Amino acid sequence: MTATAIHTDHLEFHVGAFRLQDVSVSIPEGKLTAIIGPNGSGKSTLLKIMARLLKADQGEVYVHNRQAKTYKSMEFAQTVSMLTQSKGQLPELTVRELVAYGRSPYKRMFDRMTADDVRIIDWALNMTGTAKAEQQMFHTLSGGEQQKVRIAMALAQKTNILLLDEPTTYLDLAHQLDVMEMLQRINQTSRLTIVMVLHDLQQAANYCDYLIAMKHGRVVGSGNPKEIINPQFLQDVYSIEAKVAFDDDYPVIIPIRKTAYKPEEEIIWSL
Ligand SMILES: Nc1ncnc2c1ncn2[C@@H]1O[C@H](COP(=O)(O)OP(=O)(O)OP(=O)(O)O)[C@@H](O)[C@H]1O
Repeated sequence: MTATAIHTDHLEFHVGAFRLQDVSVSIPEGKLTAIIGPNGSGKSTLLKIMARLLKADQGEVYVHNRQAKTYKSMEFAQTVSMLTQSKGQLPELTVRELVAYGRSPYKRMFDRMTADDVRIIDWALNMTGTAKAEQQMFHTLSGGEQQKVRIAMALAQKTNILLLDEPTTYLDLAHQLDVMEMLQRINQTSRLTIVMVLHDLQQAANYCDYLIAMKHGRVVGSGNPKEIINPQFLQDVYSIEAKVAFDDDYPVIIPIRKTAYKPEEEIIWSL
């Protein structure tokens, strides 16, 4: 049986009119997991609760079988790193300086970089293919390059668990695949547990070992892509009619049409 990196036990959380309800999930250790589901289904909320950025109203999060809330802040930051959506501005620094920020959980104020820190920063730059740009200012990079640097910064934190909220959003298709392949490589070479919120179900099916599907704040399915993705699943979770074929070892999804058709949507769009 696969060991569990994170598990949640009957989480409940509410914000505004939204409720996360009875969410119990297990994240397999050393695997790539995607949280999938329609807009507003609670994917980012669940990820943030796992990262302790939000506190559940009820239920528990366990990291390596220990209650997440019992970790001291520095200890937690040495165990779980989280890359939020790339909306905020980062300070004007070089790529290397920014990646070095990832070492903060191991430093007290005014501590100098050790040889070990430098080795880990080099490793993070190399793993993400960003070493060649290490002296370039971060804000001068393209969106795809910036995303790789942000991932390098999270890697430099040297945690066992990496959480990513929509790591491929705003990237063109080639850069999306580049980031997914990079994450797969990192997962395979470092046995890092990676959990990400993904919108692209096909990418989730191609690259991830385990999927957690959410709808209306509840978990409505989990398992490996081959086990859970089928036309009925796509109908239930996304309200679409789709065909599912199999290529090698993963399902290929061919969307046909949205089934929960609402005539008023057409009126709005034709105005
Ligand atoms: N601060 C807030 N105040 C009110 N409602 C909120 C707040 N934060 C989140 N919500 C609501 O909670 C619901 C779940 O949000 P969440 O971001 O977890 O969904 P998601 O599945 O990640 O969505 P998306 O795929 O669109 O990013 C949404 O309906 C959102 O509007």
